Amino acid sequence: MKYEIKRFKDNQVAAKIVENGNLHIKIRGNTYEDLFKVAAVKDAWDADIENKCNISILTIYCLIGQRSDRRFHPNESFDLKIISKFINSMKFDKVEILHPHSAVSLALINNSTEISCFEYVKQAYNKIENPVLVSPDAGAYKTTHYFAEKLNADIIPSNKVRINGIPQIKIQGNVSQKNCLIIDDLADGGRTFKLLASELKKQGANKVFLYVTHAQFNFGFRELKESINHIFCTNSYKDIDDDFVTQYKVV
Ligand SMILES: O=P(O)(O)OC[C@H]1O[C@H](OP(=O)(O)OP(=O)(O)O)[C@H](O)[C@@H]1O
Repeated sequence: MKYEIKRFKDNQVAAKIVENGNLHIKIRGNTYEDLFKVAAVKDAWDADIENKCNISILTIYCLIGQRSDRRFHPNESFDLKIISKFINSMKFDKVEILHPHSAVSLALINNSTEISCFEYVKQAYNKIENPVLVSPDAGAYKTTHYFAEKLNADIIPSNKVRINGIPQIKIQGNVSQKNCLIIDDLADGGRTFKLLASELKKQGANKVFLYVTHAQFNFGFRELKESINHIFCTNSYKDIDDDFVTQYKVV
């Protein structure tokens, strides 16, 4: 199937189906505009009676709002719920989501399944000499443990705790002389990884690498370069042009 999207002068988007068939839309999905474009295409596709027996799939590489997987305060909006309701209103037969921040996305979005990031982690792992995997917090432990089993690699858990409001890193293992590969779902500013990488180096780690699926890095790489040797990520959030970063193309 084929579709066209046009934009009016006031920024309204409209879609037109130019060839019928199964619908498979692939988007970054990290903007509300992306989701509205999808809604326009799906509405046009649904309107055509010839598509009634066809299948519709939506692939989202970087789901907007995935971190807001709970109501943080009683007087604040639960953003992932709002976003999920909008996606559910489009009634896709299948929604695929690359490495969601938590299982809440999969619970809230109907017919959803996870696309694993394992193949990208494996590519990063194979670029480094005999690395130990490091999980940066409790949330990342389960996934990193699963990857360690699949790669037959060692895992060292770490935890982020706050003492008098100041984040402190607790590493639960010996990293002396080791190459470390920190694995997590996303980097926003990257402060979590900067702190962890400096602590790993302080405890004698040889080199420290970072893998994240969704690479925002909103404050650039200058400070991260002080303690991290190289970053591996996908381009699910944006394209990055920097020798410090290896990006696996998903979109
Ligand atoms: O780049 P940074 O600003 O350091 O942020 C990155 C961290 O933030 C996210 O977790 P989050 O704090 O949202 O996890 P939570 O679900 O435990 O609150 C993500 O999983 C990383 O661990």
